[in-house]
Amino acid sequence: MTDASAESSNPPPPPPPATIAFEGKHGKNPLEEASFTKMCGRLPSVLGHTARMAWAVDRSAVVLLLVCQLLTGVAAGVVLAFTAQAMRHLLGTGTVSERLHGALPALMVVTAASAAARVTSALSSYADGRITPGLMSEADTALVAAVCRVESSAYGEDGFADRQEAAEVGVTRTRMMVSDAQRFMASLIRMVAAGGVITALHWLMLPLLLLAVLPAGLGAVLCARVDYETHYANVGDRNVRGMMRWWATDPRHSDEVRANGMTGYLIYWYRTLSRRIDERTLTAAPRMLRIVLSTSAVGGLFLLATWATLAWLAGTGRVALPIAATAVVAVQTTLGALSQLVVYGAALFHTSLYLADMRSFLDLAGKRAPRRGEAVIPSRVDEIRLDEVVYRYPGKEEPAVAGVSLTLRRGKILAVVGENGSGKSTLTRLITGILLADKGRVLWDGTDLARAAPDSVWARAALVPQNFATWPLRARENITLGQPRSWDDAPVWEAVDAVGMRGAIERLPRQLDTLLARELFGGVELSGGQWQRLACGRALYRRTPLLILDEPTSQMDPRGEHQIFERIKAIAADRITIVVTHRLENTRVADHIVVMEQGRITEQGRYDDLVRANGTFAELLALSQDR
Ligand SMILES: Nc1ncnc2c1ncn2[C@@H]1O[C@H](COP(=O)(O)OP(=O)(O)OP(=O)(O)O)[C@@H](O)[C@H]1O
Repeated sequence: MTDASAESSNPPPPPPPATIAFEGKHGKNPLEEASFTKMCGRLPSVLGHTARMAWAVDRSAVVLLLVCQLLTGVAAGVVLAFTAQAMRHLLGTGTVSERLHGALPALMVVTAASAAARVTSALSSYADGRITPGLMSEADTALVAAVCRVESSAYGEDGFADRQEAAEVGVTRTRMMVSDAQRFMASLIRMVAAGGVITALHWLMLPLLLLAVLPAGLGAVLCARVDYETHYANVGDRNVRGMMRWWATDPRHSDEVRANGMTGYLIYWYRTLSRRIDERTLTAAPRMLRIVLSTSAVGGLFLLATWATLAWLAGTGRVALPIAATAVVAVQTTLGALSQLVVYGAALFHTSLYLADMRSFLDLAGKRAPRRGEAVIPSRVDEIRLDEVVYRYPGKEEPAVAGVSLTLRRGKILAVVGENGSGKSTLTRLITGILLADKGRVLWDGTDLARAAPDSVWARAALVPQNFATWPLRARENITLGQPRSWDDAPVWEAVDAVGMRGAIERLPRQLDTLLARELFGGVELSGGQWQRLACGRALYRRTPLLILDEPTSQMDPRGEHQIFERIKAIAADRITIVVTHRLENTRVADHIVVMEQGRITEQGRYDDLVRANGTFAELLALSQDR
């Protein structure tokens, strides 16, 4: 190792972030195969889905919304029809006061209908405001629940994390879904009402108006397509950026970031990745501009043709002047409604692209939810047997566990040792049924875990994983994990005592009620070893027939470690206990020790037998003592 000062005076620049592409079978942009008509054909299903979700969230608000939409349309029709009537009087014969007098009733109806339209539009916004928050929370919760419930192996599958990221965007887009759908419906109803009136004036007007706005609609849909393509290309990078943001800003990593001088690199890394994402977005901007300009030009030509036709109809006496005047109003109204129709139609289409990602991820998560069987594990478990168990992680060449047979008995402590990556943690995941064996079987008193209901298995297991969580919950819930065993705190204190944490908890500002999260207001932080003691405390609190501790004391002082192992011995008679450890001295507590190498058990026996055997165990023990 060389001293830093001896390194090159002109060190290389920091490497840019690796290029991350949304790869695998899900890396293919779904739009590449979708035709324009197919894409438009999605709209009814998106509207239907929106309506169903909204209905489940707040029925009365949905009814209010629908009634308001209908009234808005009726009001638009009434305004136009009575405007035509008023025009007939105003542009007819007689004195000014006679003409005004004749038009007055129609004008009053127009005013009342306009006022009603305003009220219904305000009520629509109110209904939208009532539906949208619930809808977003529903979608968000559905996503979180789906991810929590999938088989653990799904996390490592091709594209799972990226599809989850795409689905997250779908959740945020649900915010726009109701208002887009509502505006689309409102403009559709207004368009039908105004279109009816304008067609009554002259049949040619409506097709011309349609031609005037359709190019804009086409442009909006094409822009939505480009926007979605950019989003799709950015999914992988955005996913990594989001993770990195968490790692860089989480207070738990702040010591490492600062003391190792990583701040500059992290910011450079974050900025480079953000720029890469921005670049893709900017590359799309000229394409969007071209689309908007060309479609606007075509639409403008058709609009010109509409006005010219109206002038020609009035000029040649084909329509009377009062009708032509009404037509001007009707053209404006229909044009407004049609423009909104295409704008919100395109917006809905745009939203539907993201929602489709959300739905397809929820479908995927549904398919990857455990479907194992209904067998239930009883509260007493006497034996767990592994028969030639093999497991390979998705995407890996070699199995992490490559044919392990083992019998664990109630009242006995098993220690699992072996070098890093030898498959110890994977073995514990297979024993608890977090992972299901690719080959072979794990039997709990004869029940194959592949046929057992997972919740019934996990109700019988307590696990202290190597990377345990430091939950931002109160101290009490960090022990009970939200599953209290009694109405008082006695069992909680018992678990706290078992791991020697009473003094530390009593010194907290609100004892068991203290929030253990430094980053939250009123929260406090524990030391690494104290957190690990709590993690052990919650496993002991569960009092389950299977207790697994994966490196349970790696951060503890000798007193804490001694206390934990004394406790493990004291309660071992009622359960099957597994301890995974690199501190080989700790395996003295075990009735049986297995040594793993490359996914296989290569040695097994009691501590003294293994020391005498002069194999891997003895070698590792000698290394741990050689200082
Ligand atoms: N979630 C995962 N996805 C893919 N591969 C994994 C995963 N977890 C572990 N592996 C791989 O499986 C093998 C066994 O890992 P495992 O964590 O079981 O080893 P271990 O013996 O517990 O190691 P350690 O002593 O470092 O905790 C390793 O090659 C590892 O890279």
